[in-house]
Amino acid sequence: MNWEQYINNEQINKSIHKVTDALSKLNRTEVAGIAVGSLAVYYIANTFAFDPLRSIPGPLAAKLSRFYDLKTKAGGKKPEIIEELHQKYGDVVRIGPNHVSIRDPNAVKQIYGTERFLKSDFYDVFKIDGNESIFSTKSSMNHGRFRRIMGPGFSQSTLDNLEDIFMDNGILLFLDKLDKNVADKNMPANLFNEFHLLAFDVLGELAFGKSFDMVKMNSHPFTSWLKARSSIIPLLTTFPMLNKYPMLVRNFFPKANEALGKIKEFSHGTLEERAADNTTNRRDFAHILVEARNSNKKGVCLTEGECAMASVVLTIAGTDTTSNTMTFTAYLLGKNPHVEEKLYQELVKAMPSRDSVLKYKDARKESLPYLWAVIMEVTRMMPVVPVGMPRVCPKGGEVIAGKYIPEGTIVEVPVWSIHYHPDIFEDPYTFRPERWLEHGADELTKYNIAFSTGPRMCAGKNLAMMEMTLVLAHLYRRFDVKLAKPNEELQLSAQFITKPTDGQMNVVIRSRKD
Ligand code: HEM
Repeated sequence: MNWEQYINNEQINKSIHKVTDALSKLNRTEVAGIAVGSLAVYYIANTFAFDPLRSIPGPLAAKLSRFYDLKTKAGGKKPEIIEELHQKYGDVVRIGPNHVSIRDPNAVKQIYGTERFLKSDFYDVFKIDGNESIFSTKSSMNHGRFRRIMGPGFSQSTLDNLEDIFMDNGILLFLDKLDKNVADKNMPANLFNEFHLLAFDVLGELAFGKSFDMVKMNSHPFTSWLKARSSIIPLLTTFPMLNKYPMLVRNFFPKANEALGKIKEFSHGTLEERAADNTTNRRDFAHILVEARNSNKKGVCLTEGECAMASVVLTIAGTDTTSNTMTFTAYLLGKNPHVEEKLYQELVKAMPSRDSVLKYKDARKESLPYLWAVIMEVTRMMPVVPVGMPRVCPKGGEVIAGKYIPEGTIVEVPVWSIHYHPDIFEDPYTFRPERWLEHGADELTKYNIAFSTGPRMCAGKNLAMMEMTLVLAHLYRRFDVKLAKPNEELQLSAQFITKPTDGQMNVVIRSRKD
């Protein structure tokens, strides 16, 4: 039948009339119902029949909507949920409509080892007013520019030059405060909070050029602004397109928006002060950022917005990560007193008295191997970023863990699952720092991905290791630190980073006698 015959066919015309007649008799609600139903049919057909990820197993809810991801994040148990999914469905699991988790140790290098798999839109939440940062940028070129400018600030030689500053203005104040207010009082003290205050003071010195003075004052509004802003992060990382409509965030989350305004104002103001201060020439981040802002050399300059943003991002990236890891160290040492004792014996040899001050060059792996192994084991068992870091599968797609993953799919390797992978770590649920000092440990270090790996790995690893090593060496030499409730498990909540659910990790501290 050709078109003309088709249009003139009486039988067909009768049927069309019947349908239009029936439709014209429908009321508005019925029309809306049919429209919604048709959309649903279209959505389901699209999801199931034309779905490029249909061969990847996973829960139906994850396949249908990103709300599944939001739910796992909001509950704070994403690492455990993802591990359960892998146990059930295998190494490649669908965790969102366009999102796949891959629990294969070889995928770590494949996905994170180069910049072929770029960061996903998840990171847009870390942009402020469209300003990118070393952490948020997806572009390799832009990332190269940030690394060129900020690299010197992360180098060990710069940090060695600044060691006295953060020792005197941070770590020693923290130890003296514990001596004065906590030690031998037989009262529980929230070490999680004390580490948090200290980490902010160290980063304040480096990123803004002055301490937040939180060890002394116990608080600073900057942290409450960060907290207010971070309340909307799970939502904005799950639905990154919302970042494109700042009006929505402004109207629906006024508190988070107001907090962001204050953060920006603080950062601009503090860096202005630093730029005007010609009494110091220390080469901390604040100096490096102000210099880049004043430069007009292509490739090594920052805009005013990028400069202010950089200090904020450094503070976000470098505070809770370090302080929570120190909290987890105190927790695991408290749970394993034989390890604490062995550590103490190593420290006593390196530091003759409880008040000895050790330089970092004498506290590194070569000098204090057991302390280094403790940190490696803590970052394995309680990685502060336990979830996968989302990347976009490149053009042409890629075979990962034996499955073809189409281009544009968001992929991630769950850090927690790799750290507990029984094929890599023997007896993974046992806290055993010795594993990092035994034969074959070099191979193991490849699979401790707490700082990630490749070009987008943690830029602040030197600083983090230096800060944690110095704090823990001095803390455990000076004090005997015991858990206030040694039989209780620390309850954790994992968003992008993990923290104690109730913001507490209580210890009882006694002074070492000599
Ligand atoms: C125990 C402490 C720390 C841990 C476990 C840690 C972990 C990580 C991880 C896993 C990433 C990769 C994130 C991703 O790809 O989504 C990262 C990136 C980053 N971290 Fe850290 N971090 C720590 C401390 C620090 C410190 C002290 C700083 C310094 C301010 C810092 C600055 C950064 C920066 C700038 C990036 C982005 C690097 C880039 O993309 O080039 N981090 N960190």
